[in-house]
Amino acid sequence: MPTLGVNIDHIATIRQARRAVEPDPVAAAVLAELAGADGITVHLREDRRHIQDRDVRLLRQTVRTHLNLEMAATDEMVAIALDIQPDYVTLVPENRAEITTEGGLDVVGQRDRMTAIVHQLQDANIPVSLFIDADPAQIAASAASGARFIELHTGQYAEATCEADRQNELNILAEGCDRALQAGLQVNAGHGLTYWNVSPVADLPGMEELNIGHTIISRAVLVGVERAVREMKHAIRGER
Ligand SMILES: CC(=O)[C@@H](O)[C@H](O)COP(=O)(O)O
Ligand SMILES: NCC(=O)COP(=O)(O)O
Repeated sequence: MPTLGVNIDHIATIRQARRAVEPDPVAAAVLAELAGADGITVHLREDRRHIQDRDVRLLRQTVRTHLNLEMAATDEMVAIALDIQPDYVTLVPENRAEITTEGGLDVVGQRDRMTAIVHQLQDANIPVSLFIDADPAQIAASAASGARFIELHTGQYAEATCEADRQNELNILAEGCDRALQAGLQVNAGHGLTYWNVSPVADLPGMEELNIGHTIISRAVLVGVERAVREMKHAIRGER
């Protein structure tokens, strides 16, 4: 069974909506680990829309499992990673206008740059994962770059609107997973996975880790509402 990396970006999204101090993703990481998370994932976006530099620095000191830093392949981000030393880095594509990550990296089209960044990070003992679509050419280019891992982008699978499309996307992921393993890569997957669609991806032979965020934080918000309201009633009565 794959391990679970919990993406806590979405906690920071709530905090940044008010530029407030709560909810703190560092506290969320502690709770996620206590509940059995095998790793903590954060995406330090160039526009800092959710996770902040301060979060990554504190998480480096507090995370007891492993810290996966998702980031764009830019000089600024590479310098931050070299300074903070996460347990591994996942290079992801970024587009300022997007609501969330829209596709995988074009490793084929940026072969030299990707290879240089992979070597720079891995020479500093930071293993690199490349977030890509399950495309044979991207998998081959990822293996050639020397990256230790890939993360298969599961967005198209998650967004499939009928069973036939979902099965087709799952087959693509299965073939990609198999091909990557044969090329010597370790295989993670993530994006858009939910409580309802995760199981077939988790069952793919050789899958190492699933990075999941939005559905977990969405559920956490709902299952926590009753308790939070009860606690506020106590607070109003001066009982806490
Ligand atoms: C690369 C990836 O799939 C995650 O980073 C996910 O996109 C969560 O971050 P955003 O919500 O900022 O897209
Ligand atoms: N890399 C995928 C990730 O970290 C979580 O994506 P999501 O579950 O928030 O869509």
